[in-house]
Amino acid sequence: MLTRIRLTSILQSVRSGPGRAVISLRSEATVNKNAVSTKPFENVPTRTGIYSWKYIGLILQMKPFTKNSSYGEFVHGLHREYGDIFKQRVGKGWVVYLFNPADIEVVLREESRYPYKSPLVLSSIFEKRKNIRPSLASLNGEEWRSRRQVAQEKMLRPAAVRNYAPLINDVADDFMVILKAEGRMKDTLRMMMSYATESIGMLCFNKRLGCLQRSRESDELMFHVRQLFHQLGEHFYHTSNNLTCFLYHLAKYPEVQDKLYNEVMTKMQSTDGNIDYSALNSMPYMTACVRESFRVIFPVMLGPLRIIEKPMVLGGYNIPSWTPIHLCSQIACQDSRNFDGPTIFRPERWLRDESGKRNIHPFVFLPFGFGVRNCLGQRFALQEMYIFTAKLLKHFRLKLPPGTEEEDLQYHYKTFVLPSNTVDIILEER
Ligand code: HEM
Repeated sequence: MLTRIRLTSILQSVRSGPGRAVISLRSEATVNKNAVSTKPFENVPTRTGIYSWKYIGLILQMKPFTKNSSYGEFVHGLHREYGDIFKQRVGKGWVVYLFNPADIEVVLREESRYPYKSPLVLSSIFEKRKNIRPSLASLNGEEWRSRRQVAQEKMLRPAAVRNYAPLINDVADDFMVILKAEGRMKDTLRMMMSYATESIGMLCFNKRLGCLQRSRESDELMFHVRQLFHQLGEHFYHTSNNLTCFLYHLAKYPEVQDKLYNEVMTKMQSTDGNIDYSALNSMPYMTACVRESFRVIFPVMLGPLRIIEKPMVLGGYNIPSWTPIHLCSQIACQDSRNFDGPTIFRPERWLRDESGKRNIHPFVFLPFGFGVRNCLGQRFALQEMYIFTAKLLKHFRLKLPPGTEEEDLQYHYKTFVLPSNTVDIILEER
């Protein structure tokens, strides 16, 4: 299903791309000075035979024809087979997949002022079906730029985000009272969604919606808020998914949790028990823990998607303009060439050494994308995560239910990550 949807949307983007997008194209002759020493596009590795057939080449590599049950799994398989660059027929054209951070950097550094990308697939299908105004993530060209400018003013300025911190602190405080009574987060994701909904209520109406307590009414309310705020509401819920995975990691690794608890308590002494965006800048271990959680369970499937507006040399091959490129940060984050012992949860790898350096390629880890098309809500998302986590650790020690400590969290992607099972976390009062 996901494969079919993606295929359609990529096709649409490619078709409507060059002719209609309002972008500045540099002359193709001025780019690619190394073209002579590079290999032609035809030589980019790919599966041949029926797998390279137009329209059905990709479908034939998915269930029920193969064991691949998701698009992500399929891309992982090809990466193991071909390495850091390969192409796949998707619909009529080709999509190129990149894994080497140096190549990813080339694509992103060359972005124009109006980076062209495939719309977020599920959202655009939903928008078309319901005949509603497309969300920012689904737009391109001038329409995208004018809408983005207005929203960016309000959402990416640290001062704007900081204004909301007291409201979110209040919501988190009330949640702590409920959690004290319950002693457990039996369905952590559901609880984090009610925290997100309540936070949206405060951000949008400066009003409490009453979603923290579980009831049929609050479930219904959450449903309606999601419908109402389709444009941003869905994004708010991504924060709940990631926060659930993060809390799971803290419960699973008690030594990390203790270290973070110490940092939180030290910080809270100087902030009256509240956390705001500027306080976060002086919580390096919190930042490191969230990054590590995102690295291990990457928030989005594969990573950003761009359509290059001019020819480029990538991985030693000439790639023509208007080729869709998937920048596979998710898989690069699991690669031992980029991260030592990639399966180990070790937030310390994100801390800077005494000289202020960190030995991580700046284009390997892109959970919020990059550049002028990066995630508009990243500051809100992080603020929401940090505030909740800090308050939770202040009051509770997080534990996994006995007998499940060795298990790994199962998750899957619907473009964004989702835990596959209910996440149960025991809260031991401090
Ligand atoms: C942890 C939670 C979140 C993650 C991991 C996340 C991740 C992303 C990613 C990877 C992109 C694509 C960026 C690119 O292509 O360079 C994106 C775009 C976007 N995100 Fe988020 N996001 C999160 C939360 C939010 C929230 C809370 C909001 C809104 C309040 C939001 C609003 C948006 C919008 C509007 C775009 C489209 C931007 C554009 O196309 O110009 N996101 N997000």
